[in-house]
Amino acid sequence: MAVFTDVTAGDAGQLSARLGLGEVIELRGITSGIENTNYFLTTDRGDGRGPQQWVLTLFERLTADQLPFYLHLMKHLAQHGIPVPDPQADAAGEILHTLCGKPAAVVDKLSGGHQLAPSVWHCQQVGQMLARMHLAGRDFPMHQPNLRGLPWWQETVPVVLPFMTAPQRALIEQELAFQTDLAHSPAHAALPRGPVHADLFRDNVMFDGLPGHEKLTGFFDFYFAGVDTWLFDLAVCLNDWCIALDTGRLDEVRADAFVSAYDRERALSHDEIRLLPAMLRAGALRFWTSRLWDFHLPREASMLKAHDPSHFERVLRERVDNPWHWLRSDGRPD
Ligand SMILES: Nc1ncnc2c1ncn2[C@@H]1O[C@H](COP(=O)(O)OP(=O)(O)O)[C@@H](O)[C@H]1O
Ligand SMILES: N[C@@H](CCOP(=O)(O)O)C(=O)O
Repeated sequence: MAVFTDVTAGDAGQLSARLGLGEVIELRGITSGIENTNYFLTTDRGDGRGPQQWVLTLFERLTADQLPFYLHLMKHLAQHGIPVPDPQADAAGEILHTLCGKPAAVVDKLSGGHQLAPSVWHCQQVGQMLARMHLAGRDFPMHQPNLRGLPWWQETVPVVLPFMTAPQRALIEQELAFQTDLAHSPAHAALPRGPVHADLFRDNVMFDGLPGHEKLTGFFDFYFAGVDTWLFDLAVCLNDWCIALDTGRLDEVRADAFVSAYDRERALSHDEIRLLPAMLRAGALRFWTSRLWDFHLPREASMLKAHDPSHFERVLRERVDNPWHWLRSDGRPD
């Protein structure tokens, strides 16, 4: 369930009026999602444009201090033509609101649904839009680091070690050492960076259209976003969009389609291409660690449903044992 706080039509109506969204026609709780209270909200401004659909979110975990970066990033990207939910402002220009005593936002509803078994066509679209999103984020003025980056891995791996077997401990400690060295290398320091989504899995992207012809309608759930290398964001995507979920093995055809589409929008540098195999390992380590932490140390009163940590252990072993090197196939030099 994903309605942790009950919102009445009256509560939603007051907020809708303040944002100039018009009369509330319908308010419906969204049953999926595990972290926030989400409602589909339909309103009519009475200006002949007809009903419009929104998503009303009450943030149950993130605080009013953490949220401005995420919401302003979404606003910035939306204003730069990237299909992401656009937080609606009140007359004072404020996009973070309060409803039922919780921080809240209203964003436009993306059409369509998830592609949980993506093809080359879906991967190409996500890769292309990911690169456009990175470029559009270059002049975003706010800064917040990726809060699930190296310092968080260094802090969290020792906390989950007691729950792991000896071979698992060896793998995660070796990988953490490898990633720490990598992060301190000059090549890593020179990687291009900016705001990244950092969690752009299949369930955070929408597509709409007839089967086989679906068009990407947007990226959402920016609540792990932060400033990091663009290559890290690409690696996180490849580890989800371009793998066989049962084995963790990379599907090289989909991965090549994804990276090639990205590269056509923003050409990868020589060092990005060289460091991609290492960054695929970093992406696997990041999610193995967070899943171990959620699984073994659920936060008190947590509503998070823990994902299976062993999936990303398999992904990491695969990336270590079978590093994948992307080669540009159109003859352009790297
Ligand atoms: N802007 C949006 N447009 C369309 N659907 C959305 C939007 N935001 C959320 N949803 C729907 O709500 C569901 C739950 O959202 P999600 O962000 O995953 O919740 P949580 O933060 O609780 O995990 C999504 O799977 C999606 O179906
Ligand atoms: N994508 C992460 C979990 C993040 O949760 P989300 O539902 O907010 O995307 C994982 O698979 O471990």
